[in-house]
Amino acid sequence: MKLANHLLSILESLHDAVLVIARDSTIVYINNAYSVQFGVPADKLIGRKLSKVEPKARIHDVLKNGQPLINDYSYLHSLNIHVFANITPLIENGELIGAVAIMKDISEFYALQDELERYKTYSTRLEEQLHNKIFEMLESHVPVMRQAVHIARQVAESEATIMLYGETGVGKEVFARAIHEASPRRDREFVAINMASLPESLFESELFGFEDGSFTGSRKGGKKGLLELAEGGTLFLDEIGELSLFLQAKLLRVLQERLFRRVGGTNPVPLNVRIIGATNRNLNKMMETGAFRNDLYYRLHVVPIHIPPLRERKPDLPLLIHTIMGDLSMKYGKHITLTQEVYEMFEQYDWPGNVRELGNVLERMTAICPRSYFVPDDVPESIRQEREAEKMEDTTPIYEGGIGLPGAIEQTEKEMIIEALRVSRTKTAAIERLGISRKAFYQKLKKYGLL
Ligand SMILES: Nc1ncnc2c1ncn2[C@@H]1O[C@H](COP(=O)(O)OP(=O)(O)OP(=O)(O)O)[C@@H](O)[C@H]1O
Repeated sequence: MKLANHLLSILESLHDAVLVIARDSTIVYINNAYSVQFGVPADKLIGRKLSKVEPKARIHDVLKNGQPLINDYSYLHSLNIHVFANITPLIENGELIGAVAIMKDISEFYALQDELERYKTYSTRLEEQLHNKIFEMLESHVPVMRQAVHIARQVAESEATIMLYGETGVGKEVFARAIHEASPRRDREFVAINMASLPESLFESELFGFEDGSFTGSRKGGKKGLLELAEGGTLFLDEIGELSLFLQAKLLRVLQERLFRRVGGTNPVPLNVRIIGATNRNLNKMMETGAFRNDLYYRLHVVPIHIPPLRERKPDLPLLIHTIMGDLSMKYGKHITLTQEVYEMFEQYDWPGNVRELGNVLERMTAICPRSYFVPDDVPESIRQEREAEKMEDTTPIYEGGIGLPGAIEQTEKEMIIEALRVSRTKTAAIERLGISRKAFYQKLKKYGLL
């Protein structure tokens, strides 16, 4: 078979579109695939100048500089399609006589890629909304709380160790979760460890895990510790102020070396977690008294966040009540509102147990309330008593006769002036005795009807 005789049939049988142009940009050939894929019959194109049909076609660059283009992307305006092309110069006897382009229509792929991009943007937006949701829970009208949330949002993206300070029930764990959800580690685990409830004897096996047969009764195959479970994620060390000095030293070593060993194991396991600590104790004071190690304090106290107690964020009560009642209405299938009087009782109460106490009180009230609104009788006694005690507080002025401090001052002043006048021979002497100006003296005589 003489290949040269069959060249045209070969070109016609290709599935890729082929375009050949002469050096002056005249289209000399398009194959069948070109006509079919791009919807252009050969007799409409052949003989025309490509520079007129598609002035920006990349094939012109090849004609200009004689260099081939491989897997070259371009958009064909005249056809509204995206293509990948291999474009080669045609050289005969060392002379450039034209160029050939073999093209693949990638419009469909392009449309899919477009769609994928749209979905990606959409899912990123949804993800952001989800991550913001937990921060939304921490919305506040109170500057100190807003400041705490602002810092948390700012450092969430980083790897910085965070130390959360606040009384029990203020929402330290909610903060820690919000930070984790807004961090690049959000797809990995958030592991919370309560240091107060971890017995000293179990500290190592719980945190570091253990190897098979490392101690009597240990599980077959060993067990991963919490540090390994948190791998790539966030480790929340709650109530860190409760750790004994002995365990503080153990924890410090792991944080310093960023390595640990399973109990009974020899291989070091790298620690890849972001640390968030929390306490309701004053670690500074504990450090001064030697109850908390300085080195551990400084390792944890990188970004301190102070969460205010509920009594210092009373303007947030309506928001918190709204969120909590929303959850409770789903849990109990009841939609209950607060009467103004109940709300005032809540406002006057100090909430020593903070948001946790508020949640518990509302849940107890919801569980037993037969109505669609709370009345003062639904409020627990301890909160009502505080209000009643406040109402009954004795408001009688301290000074006898009920005239209060201003009245008492005036009465003393008047008595002193009368006494000064009685013992002095002249008014000038009385003024001197009283140690006031002549003008003030006469003003006071007039005021007390002594003129
Ligand atoms: N902003 C909030 N909105 C709704 N519920 C909240 C909010 N903050 C905290 N809570 C709820 O209050 C309770 C206590 O929160 P959390 O456990 O985070 O407090 P904590 O400061 O970590 O307490 P502790 O010091 O006792 O560990 C939880 O049930 C939590 O869901």
